[in-house]
Amino acid sequence: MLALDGVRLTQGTFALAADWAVEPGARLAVIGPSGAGKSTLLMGIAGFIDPAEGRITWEGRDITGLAPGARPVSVLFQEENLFGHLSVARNVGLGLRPDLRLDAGDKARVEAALARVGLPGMGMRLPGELSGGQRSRVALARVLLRQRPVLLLDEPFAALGPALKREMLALVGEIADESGATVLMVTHDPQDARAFAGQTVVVAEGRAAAPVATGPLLDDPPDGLRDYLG
Ligand SMILES: Nc1ncnc2c1ncn2[C@@H]1O[C@H](COP(=O)(O)OP(=O)(O)OP(=O)(O)O)[C@@H](O)[C@H]1O
Repeated sequence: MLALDGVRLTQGTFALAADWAVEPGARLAVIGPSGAGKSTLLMGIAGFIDPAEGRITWEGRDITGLAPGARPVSVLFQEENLFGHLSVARNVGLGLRPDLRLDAGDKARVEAALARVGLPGMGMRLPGELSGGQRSRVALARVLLRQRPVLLLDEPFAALGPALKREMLALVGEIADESGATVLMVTHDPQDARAFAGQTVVVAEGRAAAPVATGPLLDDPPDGLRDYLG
C-alpha cells in the first residue's frame, strides 16, 4: 500500500495537503486545474520534493527520507524522456544500470523490453530516427525494466494524437496489470481518466483529495470540478 500520511508539500508559497492511501495495483487518475499541484503531488511521491510535514510509506515502510533512485518508484514525464545521443538500446539500458555497463544478460533484457513495447530490433537506432509514438514506447520500455512497483505518469502522452494516446494508455494498462504496479497518472483529459483509471484523485484548492471512483465522479462532478471540466 502507498500511503500519504498527513503530507504537506510546498513549492515557494504554494502548499498541497494529502492524507490517504491506495491499494497495490490500483490505477489512479490525477486531475484538477492548471497550477493546482498535480505535478507537485507526483514529485513528492517520487522524492524530488521533501514534505514539509507528514510521511510517505510503501508497504508500511517509511520512504520519506529516501533519495528518488532509492524509492520503489518510476516516473514518466511529458517532456522527452530520452537522451538524443544514445541509441535506443542504451536509453533503455539506463533503466537497468545508470553507468551503462550492460552484460549479455542485461542486453537480452533490454531487447525483451523493446519487444514488449512493440519495438523489436530497433535498439541500434537513435531516438531522432523514431516517431513520437515510438519514442514514447522506448521511454516506457525503460520504465518496464526498472521494475518498480509504483509508476507515476505526468501527462506522458499529451503530445501524441488521440489514437496513439489511447494505444499507449492501453499498453501501460497491460504492463501495469502484468507487473501489478500501482499507477498514478496526471491527465487533463477526462476520457483518459475513464479509460485508464478506476479511481481519481482531484487536486484543487491546496488539497489532493482521497481517491474516489472515476465513473461516478465524472458523471456527477462537484461544482468546482464541473467548472474545470467545462
Ligand atoms: N519551483 C517552484 N517554485 C515555486 N513555486 C512553484 C514551483 N514549481 C511550481 N510552483 C507552483 O506550485 C503550484 C503547483 O504547480 P504544479 O506544477 O504542481 O501544478 P499542476 O497542477 O501540475 O499544473 P499543470 O496542470 O499546469 O501542469 C503552482 O502554483 C506553481 O506556480
